[in-house]
Amino acid sequence: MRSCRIHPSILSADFANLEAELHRIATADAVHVDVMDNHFVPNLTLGLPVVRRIGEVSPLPLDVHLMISEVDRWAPGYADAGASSVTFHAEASAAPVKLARELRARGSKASLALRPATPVEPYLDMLPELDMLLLMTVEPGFGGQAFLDLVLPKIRRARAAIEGTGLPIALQVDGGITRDTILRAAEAGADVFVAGSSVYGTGDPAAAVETLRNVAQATPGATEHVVE
Ligand SMILES: O=C(CO)[C@H](O)[C@H](O)COP(=O)(O)O
Repeated sequence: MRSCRIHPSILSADFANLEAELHRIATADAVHVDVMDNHFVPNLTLGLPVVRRIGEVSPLPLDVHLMISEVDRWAPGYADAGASSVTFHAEASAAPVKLARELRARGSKASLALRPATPVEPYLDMLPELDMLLLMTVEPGFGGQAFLDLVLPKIRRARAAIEGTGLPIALQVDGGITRDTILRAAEAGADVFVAGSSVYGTGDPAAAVETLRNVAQATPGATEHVVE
């Protein structure tokens, strides 16, 4: 059965009313939390204490995306804080296999992220260590950027490799996801979609989530891969 999931990014939410903003996305499959350190990316957001509180007030699973340096040191703390999934960047990790195993050992799903220009091929052998692969479709750091179509061939190659493993590894895309671009990303093989502006930039975020999910699931050629 086809299964596409929508993870709204709270980067586009009103940070002064975060609890209320979380309740506006009740139709979502998870909440995507962007942690930025103003070092790995040129932007600063929030850290462990805020993620912990979000987990306490949100009924949705926490999909934490770490855009930070020294991620081998910091990522396990987010698993301990209750994140359902912790995504770390390959470009920031000295030992990605070790880190993925540590995240799983602490009860979180392990996810690896790649910037748009980072090739996926060096990481295909470690797919069995992962629950999810995130292919950034904008340069990480800011919401509201335009989707980079140049990532589509990489999404196709990653989908083929995931199918080759026979494992239920999710393929997430993040950046510039709209009702238009989600079609291309889904056709290429993505099945988890992060969306900030196109959810929180509307008057009805819950309805926007449902629309995005319906569009993705109806896309011809969209994956029939099932994720838990
Ligand atoms: O990781 C991110 C930026 O680095 C955000 O999750 C992403 O950009 C979502 O925002 P939008 O949907 O507005 O592009």
